[in-house]
Amino acid sequence: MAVTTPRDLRTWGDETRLLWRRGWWVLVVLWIMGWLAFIPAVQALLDWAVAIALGGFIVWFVVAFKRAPHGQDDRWKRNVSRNMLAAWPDVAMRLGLSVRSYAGGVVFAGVGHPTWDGWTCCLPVSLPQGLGREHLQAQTNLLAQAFGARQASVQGSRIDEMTLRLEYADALALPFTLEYGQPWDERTVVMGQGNSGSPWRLRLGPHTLVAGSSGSGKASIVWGLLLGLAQPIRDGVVEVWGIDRKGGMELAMGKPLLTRFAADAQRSVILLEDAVIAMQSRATELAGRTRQHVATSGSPTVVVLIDELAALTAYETDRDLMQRANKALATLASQGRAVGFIVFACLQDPRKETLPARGLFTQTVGLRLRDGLETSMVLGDGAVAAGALCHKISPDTPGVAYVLPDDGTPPQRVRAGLVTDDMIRDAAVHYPAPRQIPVVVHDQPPARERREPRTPRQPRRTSRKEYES
Ligand SMILES: Nc1ncnc2c1ncn2[C@@H]1O[C@H](COP(=O)(O)OP(=O)(O)OP(=O)(O)O)[C@@H](O)[C@H]1O
Repeated sequence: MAVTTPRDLRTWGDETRLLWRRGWWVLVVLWIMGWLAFIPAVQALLDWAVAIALGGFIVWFVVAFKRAPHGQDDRWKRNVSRNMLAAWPDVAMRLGLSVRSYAGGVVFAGVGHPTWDGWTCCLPVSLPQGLGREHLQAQTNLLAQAFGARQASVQGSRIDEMTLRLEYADALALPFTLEYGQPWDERTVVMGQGNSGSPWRLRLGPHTLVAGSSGSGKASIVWGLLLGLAQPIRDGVVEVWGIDRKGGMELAMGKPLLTRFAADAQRSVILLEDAVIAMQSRATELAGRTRQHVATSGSPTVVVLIDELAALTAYETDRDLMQRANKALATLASQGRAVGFIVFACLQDPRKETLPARGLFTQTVGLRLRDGLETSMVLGDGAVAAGALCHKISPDTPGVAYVLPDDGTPPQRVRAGLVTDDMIRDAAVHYPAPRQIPVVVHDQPPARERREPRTPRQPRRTSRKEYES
């Protein structure tokens, strides 16, 4: 038997008060009609009115019962929503979210019914003409304080379709691990959790750039990808060609998951160039047959996974190798997606000088970064304005990131699952790639005999005879 708790009574008290505030006039009308009931027409109307009022009451009761929050959290959220709606006109006025109308009145920014995305309250806001996104954006800090939230951000660009997101708790504050070896949906990889507690599914298809300072959790993204793809890797539907420019420290532990592996500069460049050759031959094969590759074990999707990309594209001391790496990378990133060659690269320093082909990476993941400038470089100014503040991510929450998908949707705050060494060892044993192809360094062509430098030819003088002729 359900037990009625004092909290339930309080909920019903709230609902009844709300009903009274909105419907008191019905009782007044019925009371007046009761006084005039001696008139036959009023009597008939009164009968109908009472029946309709009773019907309305029953509908209200059923709806209120269904909507009544059943847990403590739901009750808390409902109270916050209600208080927010009640306080909005005052808050909007004090923060200057209003304009004067031509007739002399004041028009406030309007709000709709709040909804909840985990512990984030999404309040639809519609601004009057004369106010813009920047006005609302400028007040996010004060709005967060006014409504007791830890952080606020604005989503949307149309003044009548904006959402103020007020974050009440950090759903991603605690680390967690993910299960691996799940069946693959052929499009995405489950990498962690989103702000609302739902799984974070990273699209596998767009070339992806992961940027984060040292210790921000890049390794958990790299391993999250590998473990998330464990099953298709074992089935040979996905091949991962790994480049680890940290000298193999990062990827070597899970080498059996990789079809190809390179740790030094020379092999890394050869691996990239091999990928370009394989990509081009597949493009020739598919030409005229299809415009989009479908992964099979005979023709797998190849993920070129590069950890510490800048070591190859910017810090490499051998200029020839560096140029070859940049060229191969740009070719892969500009032509690879449709034929199933995907680049997934991580770096610490997102400046253009460290990665000339940065613009070719259409999906970006920004972990903790040093400053707002770096965040803008990785995710763009629009994402920063929408609240993707990588430089505000706490060092205590490695793995927390903002993801900017390539489909134009707003940036998403996520946290990657923690991957432990034991998980990597276990995956390496149970999900090895069906084939492993070493990266071969071909013998250098014999150095041409050094010729003695010629003595520079003296410019031939024009003879007087030639001149005169
Ligand atoms: N998703 C995560 N959840 C919880 N802790 C994490 C997560 N990712 C990483 N960590 C912890 O944070 C620390 C640093 O992480 P990690 O090695 O991944 O950083 P990194 O960005 O690869 O750094 P570097 O570039 O210096 O190698 C590690 O001790 C790791 O245990």
